[in-house]
Amino acid sequence: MRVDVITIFPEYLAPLGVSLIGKAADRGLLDIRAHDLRDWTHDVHRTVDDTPYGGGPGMVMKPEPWGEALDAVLADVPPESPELPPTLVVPTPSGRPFTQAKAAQLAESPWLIFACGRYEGIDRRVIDAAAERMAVEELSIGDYVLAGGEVAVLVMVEAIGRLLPGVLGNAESARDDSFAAGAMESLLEGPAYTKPAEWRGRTVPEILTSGNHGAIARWRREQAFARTAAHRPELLARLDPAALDKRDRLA
Ligand SMILES: Nc1cc(-c2cccs2)n[nH]1
Repeated sequence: MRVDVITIFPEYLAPLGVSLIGKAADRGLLDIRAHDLRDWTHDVHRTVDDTPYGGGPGMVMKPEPWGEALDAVLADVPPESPELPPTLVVPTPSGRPFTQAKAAQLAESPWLIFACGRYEGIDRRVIDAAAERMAVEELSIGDYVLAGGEVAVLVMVEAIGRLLPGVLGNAESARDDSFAAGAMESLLEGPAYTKPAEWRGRTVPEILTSGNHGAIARWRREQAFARTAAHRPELLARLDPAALDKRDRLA
């Protein structure tokens, strides 16, 4: 997967070169390129924003640098996506929710371009113009406000990148993640334990050392239901009755 990130703080994306995503990039599973939006400005101050039409606080990002930046990125078509245009992902507090399902959907794309705006946003005409030549996803990572989109891009690239084939070893499969499609969809993961068997007087639930894998799976599902009921009861409403019914049988 090719990932282009356009930002005024390219150094903010340095963490993408570390750990899981960094190793995936080293192995060629991801081709991540950060671009400085100011490279497409032409004034001595390298201006990227201006005051909002209609008044109001803050600054809005100007359309010209964005238009030229997107033109330049789009002109450098990756070989693995010769026909398919990229998807433009725009992090914004006013976007649709970025969910595990959305991460899985975006993980199918061969080419993603992330546009990092500042809080007050990017001139709307940039998004409208882009939507005429590629898919555009305006996505929120949560109901809180950041100063800019860079942190949201780190979150999304990690959530998407870890789903790519070969990035996680089999042992780390994303299959059993919280929110993962299938059995764990809409359920939070339950508690996890490792050695030692006793730590500061606290032991591990006996079921987990019983060797009874069927009973362990049932216990883990029950724990997932309990944790979901405690922390995110609204997710249980999403479960189909069969899954809830299965829970009762599992108990
Ligand atoms: N979920 C979310 C996204 C954002 C921002 C994206 C770009 C600037 S602020 N805040 N919160």
